[in-house]
Amino acid sequence: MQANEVQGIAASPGIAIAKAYVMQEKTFEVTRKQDISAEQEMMRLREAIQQSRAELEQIFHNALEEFGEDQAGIFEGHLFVLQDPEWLRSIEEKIAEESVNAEFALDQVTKELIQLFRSMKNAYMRERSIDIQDVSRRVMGHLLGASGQVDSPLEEPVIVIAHDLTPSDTAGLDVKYVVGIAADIGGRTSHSAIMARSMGIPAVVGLQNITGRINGQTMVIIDGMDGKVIVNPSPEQLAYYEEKRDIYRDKQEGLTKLINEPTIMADGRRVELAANIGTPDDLEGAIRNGAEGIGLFRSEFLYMNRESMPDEEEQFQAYRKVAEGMDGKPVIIRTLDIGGDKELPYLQLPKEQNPFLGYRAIRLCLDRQEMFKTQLRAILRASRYGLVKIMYPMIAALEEFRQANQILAEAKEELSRENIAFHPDIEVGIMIEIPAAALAADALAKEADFFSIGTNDLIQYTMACDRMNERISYLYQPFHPAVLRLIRMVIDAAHRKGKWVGMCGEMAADKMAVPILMGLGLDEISMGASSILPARQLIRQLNYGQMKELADKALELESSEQIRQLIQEKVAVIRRTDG
Ligand SMILES: C=C(OP(=O)(O)O)C(=O)O
Ligand SMILES: [Mg+2]
Repeated sequence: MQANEVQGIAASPGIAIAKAYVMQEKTFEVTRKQDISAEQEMMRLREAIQQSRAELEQIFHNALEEFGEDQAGIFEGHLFVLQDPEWLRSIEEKIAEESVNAEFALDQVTKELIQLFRSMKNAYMRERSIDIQDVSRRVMGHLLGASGQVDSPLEEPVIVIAHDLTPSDTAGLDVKYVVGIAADIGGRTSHSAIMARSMGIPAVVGLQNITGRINGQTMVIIDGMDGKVIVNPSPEQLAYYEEKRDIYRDKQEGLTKLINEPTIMADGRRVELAANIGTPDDLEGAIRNGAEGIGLFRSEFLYMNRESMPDEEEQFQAYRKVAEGMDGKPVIIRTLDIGGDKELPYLQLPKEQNPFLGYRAIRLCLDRQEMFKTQLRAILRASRYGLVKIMYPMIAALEEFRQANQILAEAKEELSRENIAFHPDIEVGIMIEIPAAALAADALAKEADFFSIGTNDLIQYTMACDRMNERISYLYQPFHPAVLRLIRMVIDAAHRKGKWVGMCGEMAADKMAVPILMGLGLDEISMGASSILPARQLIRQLNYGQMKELADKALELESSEQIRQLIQEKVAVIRRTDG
């Protein structure tokens, strides 16, 4: 790392090279006045809130038209904060009880609230403190009669450098001139990061003190892939990053053309290319990258980083948001997969000798049936709003699948009794990630609607190799003949019963594996959003007939190494001649 390079968190990919534009943070001078009329101060406060509300409603509508729901949603959130009766009550109480002016009361109450949010465990909640600050600054601006905008209008392409780019700051910028963003604070889920990604602008956040290192007009490079900012680049650095930018752009242009294209192999076989997500916030990336569905919604993320279990309503809202967002495309919600490496302190699970072989996922859900039923009810309720499917993790034996379905049937009965609508024929599938399930897939295929192969666990259990242990990672072999044979068994067993099979483990996103997986006949593959377009590009170049031959040949070989070599040779030739 050179002296003029600053490392931060990569928040939005791409390379930007332009002059810096340092956003001045507006600071308000708040003084405590005591000789006031409480009644008058409360009126001033309410007026300022009213003005802020009108302003925010306008920004919300503009954002909706210009950028769409995601960004507009941020301002909707601001309106919620602004209309929070608790917040208003606390400020008014302070004015009345301490006989202080509205500005001072607002400042004090907001500081306390921000402190509270910043101390929360959940990163998402911590970052919401920025919303509270943003809203309070807006109200303060009206109280003090100062305008919210201090910056001069932009007239040329710039990289915006800010301590913390709030949504209101962004709304005040002429985005057509913003080619990059760098911020002192923030993480991948901060608003500046979300906004940058949805605007397709390279961004690096969490840079600590980039504002202190840059003056207006300084030349800056943003590397949104590696999370770096280069201040006053040398001619060599400039040349290096110009080339990197051009390569990235060319690649992106080729890929963006594929966003709305189907995933069809060169000889016409169609597969479904879906996204893996952890929370509804990941939806935007999935859609932007042309996902044809959600192949794995890891629902346990809704349960993590918090003090207690999400209730049915909260879960329902999250599932519904994803179902609606995907607009009729399939959404596979995997039921709670906790245990192993994923802990939930509030469940107080017993310490175990072998957590990966222990009390986890479906095993735990079948034991704690009320918790499981709550989740199933939430999923069922969301099934009215899109094409929702249920998938159980870590099924080892047929009885587990039947028991889970029994609880599902009870959940359906309960909802029917309560006159709550749901999709009665919701598809129910099994994650195949335990070798026993793969070997007995023919029996499971009779009763399941679909399979999705979870190679992350399937490989670890097949090879008896902890997926997290670096020391034995040489044994974690996706191309081991045993793993490939299991995958083939699962696909064939499902197809014999007329069921479809997907894959949602990391292997699905591996460029080396995709040709062989296509040849083995997978119907669906699901991966992190950023891998979707490169995978679509690759699949469209592959010929199903040829990939079938490749898979047959690979399965006759005796080691990972031989199989890898075969794929490398064949696929290079096939892509060169056909693509
Ligand atoms: C997708 C999988 O599930 P997870 O990574 O969440 O265990 C898998 O095991 O392949
Ligand atoms: Mg798994």
